[in-house]
Amino acid sequence: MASVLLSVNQVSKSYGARKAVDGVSFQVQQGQTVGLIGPNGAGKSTTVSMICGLLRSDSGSIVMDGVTIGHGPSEAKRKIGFVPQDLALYEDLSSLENLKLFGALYGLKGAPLKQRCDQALALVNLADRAQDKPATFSGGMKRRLNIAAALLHDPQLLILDEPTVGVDPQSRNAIFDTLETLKTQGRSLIYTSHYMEEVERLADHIVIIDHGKVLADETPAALYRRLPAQAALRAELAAVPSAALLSGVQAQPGVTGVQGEGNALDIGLADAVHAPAVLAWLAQQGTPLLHFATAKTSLENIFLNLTGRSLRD
Ligand SMILES: Nc1ncnc2c1ncn2[C@@H]1O[C@H](COP(=O)(O)OP(=O)(O)OP(=O)(O)O)[C@@H](O)[C@H]1O
Repeated sequence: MASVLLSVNQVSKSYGARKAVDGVSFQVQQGQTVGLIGPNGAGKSTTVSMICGLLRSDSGSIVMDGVTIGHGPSEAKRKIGFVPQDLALYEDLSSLENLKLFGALYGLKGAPLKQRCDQALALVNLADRAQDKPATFSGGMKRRLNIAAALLHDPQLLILDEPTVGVDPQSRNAIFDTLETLKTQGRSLIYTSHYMEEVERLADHIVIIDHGKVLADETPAALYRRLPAQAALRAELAAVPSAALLSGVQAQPGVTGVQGEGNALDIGLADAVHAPAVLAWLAQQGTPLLHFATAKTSLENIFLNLTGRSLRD
């Protein structure tokens, strides 16, 4: 049984009259990756800033490895590494010099500092760029260097605030590879994002936050079970489906929803087992079926399901 590493208890924070975080609670177990997901302005950055001790909460408590996070430096804060949304790098210093500077802030020096820097650069796949300046790097490489900087003091918990913003797809994969390596090493992670597929790829547990409140705090599998459709079917027809055909599909056993898009139908199914009967019925309706594909339903829909709004505008 894993033990609790971080406990966020009924934490709130207002900026003037605006309540940015409103009674948020969740936990991170040792070795667990928690995905904190919500739309822009949901309160994710404010929450993680309070966990790192960069912002003071108005109420509630945050306990890291048995110690309450407060103001000023503490052992509890030293166990956390933070990769902020805004990059914090000196563009005119080399990668290695940047890391040495960050390491020195944590009291590292001499051979241990050099060793940690080398390890961190290798982990983020920038060992061959140690002497190069971030000014010459892509957005993704800068982000990876920032991740390396947050790991120098060997934190138990690494918190990343939207680490793929402004990053090209190839670098995004490199970031995920790094995070997966950290996960297999047993490190705990909190990862904020407004992309469900990113959170799903890494997270053991997903915390959905909206208007400063936790809407769901579950495993991805449990969240899937809350979706009315567990499977999806896309059928392409020879012509645009009529309204009568759409309502006919909707009436078939196991169909949870249907949407037309040009000649295609997107059909939600309560279970994949209903797919053959729905296809057989469709094939008999007089409009030739040109192509079909089955898909697992996406967790992307869970936010819509919980709030009636989509995760991104
Ligand atoms: N320094 C600040 N002063 C005033 N209001 C703020 C400040 N920082 C955040 N807010 C407000 O608090 C709310 C939560 O913001 P927060 O940045 O925590 O959300 P987020 O989920 O991280 O969103 P994003 O993905 O856009 O960063 C928003 O309404 C935001 O406008």
